[in-house]
Amino acid sequence: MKIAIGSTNRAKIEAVQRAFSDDIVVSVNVPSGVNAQPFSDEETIRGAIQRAKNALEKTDVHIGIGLEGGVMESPHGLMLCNWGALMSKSDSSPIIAGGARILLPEMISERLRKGEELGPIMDDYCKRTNIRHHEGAIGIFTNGLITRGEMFSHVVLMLKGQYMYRNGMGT
Ligand SMILES: O=P(O)(O)OP(=O)(O)OP(=O)(O)OC[C@H]1O[C@@H](n2cnc3c(O)ncnc32)[C@H](O)[C@@H]1O
Ligand SMILES: [Mg+2]
Repeated sequence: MKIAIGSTNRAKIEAVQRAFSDDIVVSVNVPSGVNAQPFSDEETIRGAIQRAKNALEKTDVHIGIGLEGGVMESPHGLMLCNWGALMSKSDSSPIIAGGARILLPEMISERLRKGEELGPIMDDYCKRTNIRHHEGAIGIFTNGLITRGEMFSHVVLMLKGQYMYRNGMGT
């Protein structure tokens, strides 16, 4: 099978390659149709679905996958949230799956609420570059135990498994 991931982010591409190791994975830069920094589950899901649809339309593949990172307000503070969507040629409705979530430290959340994006905030906070392509915020704040790639791998496996179940495929 041929699969397109609607992002050029390294952590996202590797997550799809890991889950679809027997298939051909291509990456394509597509718009998410939502804010660069989604601020709710709903906006993050919409971004993931748009990326999956756009990836499927833009390339000659069987499956388009969108992975989107966002944040959401909760009674406990601002949380990281992550969503994935899968669109296939044979189905009109997307499959979705959510990723692990953790609370962000208040000093990070304050900057997000003022309108900064998490990617640059994390680089500034850690005095490094491109953290979002590597372990991500989740990797930093879990002391490296769960990286952004691992978190997205889990999401992609939940997408793949639901796709297999829906299409009556064996394991
Ligand atoms: O190239 P794309 O696919 O857009 O990859 P991205 O790293 O920008 O990822 P998202 O658009 O899905 O994430 C939305 C914003 O949140 C940031 N972000 C999300 N999760 C992150 C993480 O774990 N570590 C660092 N930044 C993160 C990201 O940099 C964006 O500013
Ligand atoms: Mg982005």
